[in-house]
Amino acid sequence: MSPRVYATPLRTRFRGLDARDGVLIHGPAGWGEFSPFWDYDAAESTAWWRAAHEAASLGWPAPVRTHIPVNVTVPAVGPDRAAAIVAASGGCTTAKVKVAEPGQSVADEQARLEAVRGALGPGGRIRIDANGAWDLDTALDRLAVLDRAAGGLEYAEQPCADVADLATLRRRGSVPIAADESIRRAEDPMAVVRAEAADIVVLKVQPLGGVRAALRIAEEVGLPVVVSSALETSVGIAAGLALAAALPTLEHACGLATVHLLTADVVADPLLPVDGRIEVRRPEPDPAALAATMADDAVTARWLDRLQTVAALAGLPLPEPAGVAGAPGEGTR
Ligand SMILES: O=C(O)CCC(=O)C1=CC=C[C@@H](O)[C@@H]1C(=O)O
Ligand SMILES: [Mg+2]
Repeated sequence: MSPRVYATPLRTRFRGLDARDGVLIHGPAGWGEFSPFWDYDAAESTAWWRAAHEAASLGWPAPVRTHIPVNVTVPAVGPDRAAAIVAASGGCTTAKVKVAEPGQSVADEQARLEAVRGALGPGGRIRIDANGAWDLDTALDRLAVLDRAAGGLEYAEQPCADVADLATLRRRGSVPIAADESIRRAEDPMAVVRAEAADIVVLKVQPLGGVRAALRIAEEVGLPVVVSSALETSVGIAAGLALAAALPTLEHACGLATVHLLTADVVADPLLPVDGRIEVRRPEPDPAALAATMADDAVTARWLDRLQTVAALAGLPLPEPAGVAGAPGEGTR
């Protein structure tokens, strides 16, 4: 089956994006998603391709759990909308709230966090994600203010870009620190561990090169893991669930409930939470949903060209189609 290029608007602007697009590939082990953000160059996108290739050609290690607790992801929206997103989350008792959005004030962030606390109730957990936007002094100041507004933060994800700043913040502040970009965009993810810069690591399957590669990193870093999405369709989310399901221990809710952020999905039965958990399964793309999310010719051409470039750079061609009669090696996989 040839690659399928999808494009779908987002419900709310997220990560500076109003729409999400990518390619779905099919191979002997099933469907895989290749959807590096457009600000990733070809070299950085090779890891994303290895993840799609693994999904389509090999599949994933055996799960050790059947359901994954997840957080609701709250974009940088106003308080009323934030509360409504939590209320419609599918029973999530943990919320991840985006902060440090360009153009917004601390007051906007406080109002959003207060609204999320109101919607979750006192027993819920709130984490924030600043995507490395703050310098050390700003982070020290903001974490204290936002910790109060949230009625206690579970952790702050990537408050500063710099690993040394994360380490200082961790020593001087009272909010636990999670590393995301310092793992997924770093040459050496172990730098975070050596610097004692994080309490938790956020692992995303595509940027880390697949479920097996992410499991190796989890083992190497030896810190509690939060598996998070790269804003994929249910095809990509299934890989995140497979990682979360294969980890020996899972102490925190994962950031995999992001199909809610898309206006449409490529499967008929999307991977969304029920009672705050997503079932570990691997839905197949649905012909009607694929047709409804089909990208236009220009976007399709752009993705097929990107796929070719990145696959060549990775030295990993498209997997052989599944079940081609008489294909070499068939029946031995
Ligand atoms: O972790 C979540 O709740 C959802 C995923 C998420 O926040 C992200 C997905 C993709 C790109 C990122 O900007 C963002 C993140 O930084 O974690
Ligand atoms: Mg993050």
